[in-house]
Amino acid sequence: MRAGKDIAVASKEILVIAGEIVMREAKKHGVKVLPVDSEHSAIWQCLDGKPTESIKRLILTASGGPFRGKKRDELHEVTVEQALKHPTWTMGRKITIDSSTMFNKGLEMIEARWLFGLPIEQVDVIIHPQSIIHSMVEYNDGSVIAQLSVNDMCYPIQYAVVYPDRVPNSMHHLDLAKMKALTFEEPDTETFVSLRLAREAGHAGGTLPAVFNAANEVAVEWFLNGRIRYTRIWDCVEQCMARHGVRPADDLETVSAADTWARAEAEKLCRTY
Ligand SMILES: NC(=O)C1=CN([C@@H]2O[C@H](COP(=O)(O)OP(=O)(O)OC[C@H]3O[C@@H](n4cnc5c(N)ncnc54)[C@H](OP(=O)(O)O)[C@@H]3O)[C@@H](O)[C@H]2O)C=CC1
Ligand SMILES: CC(=O)[C@@H](O)[C@H](O)COP(=O)(O)O
Ligand SMILES: [Mn+2]
Repeated sequence: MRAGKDIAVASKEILVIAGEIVMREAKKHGVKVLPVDSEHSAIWQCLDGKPTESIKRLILTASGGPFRGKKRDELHEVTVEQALKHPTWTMGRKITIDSSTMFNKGLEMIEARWLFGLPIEQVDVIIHPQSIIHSMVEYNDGSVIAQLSVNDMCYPIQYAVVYPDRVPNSMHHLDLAKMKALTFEEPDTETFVSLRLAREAGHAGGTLPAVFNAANEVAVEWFLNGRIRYTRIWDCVEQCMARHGVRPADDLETVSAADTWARAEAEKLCRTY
């Protein structure tokens, strides 16, 4: 950014922990932050330069992961192998576990808040198990604009690279007539508390989103190493956030200190589980 270059960002963690600082820096240097995460690329395409005042809410779609429809009590004995079976996307291990717990969607709520300059109260989540609609924007006039494509990250990557153009490609394209159904459900925020915690972190702001992210990273690592139960991932983040004294996230040193604190605290908690 300091070199005056636009940047395309896939890694949501950057914006979750330091969104305020990154967006401030982008503004200062007159550069764009172009979203690559599929939901945010979709929102960017749906917005098409419309003013923030015309937006009622952003609607992030979520696949619901492999445990959609399950309750917490059914999830204590989940294995790493089961949690890594994503229904619609092939991705790295960490983000795949995050999709299963819905921490991925929580991280994406905060990512959206910074990318599009809206309060977290205007960012909603809906379950859409087919992952064909990548997200939507509801406008003040009640119209909802959606972006659809085959679930392949090459689409958002291409859009960020060729933007503002649209260029042909040899990828597999949607065949709408062959699709059986596109369905939607309310998320279960009692089981997937990650969505509630993300809203709390996004609402409080400051160093809390960094704690939310770091505690989750530690807990996922412990789960992947077979050292804690699956449901402890949610407990660890919730307890870490409750123990944190939130401070304004004015500079990277403060954010980094909160990240370090949360990692140590999460390790301590995981040892007790
Ligand atoms: N996969 C997807 O479809 C999507 C991913 N994202 C985001 O993209 C990011 C990457 O996800 P994904 O590609 O699935 O993850 P992977 O685990 O598949 O890949 C992560 C890559 O990052 C490298 N890496 C890890 N730590 C460091 C480091 N400290 N310095 C340099 N390189 C490092 C790893 O290298 P090595 O292999 O050597 O360890 C690896 O090549 C995440 O932030 C995720 O949320 C967003 C949307 C979709
Ligand atoms: C491809 C991508 O952007 C991922 O973030 C994906 O959206 C994960 O799927 P979930 O909706 O299950 O989190
Ligand atoms: Mn995504």
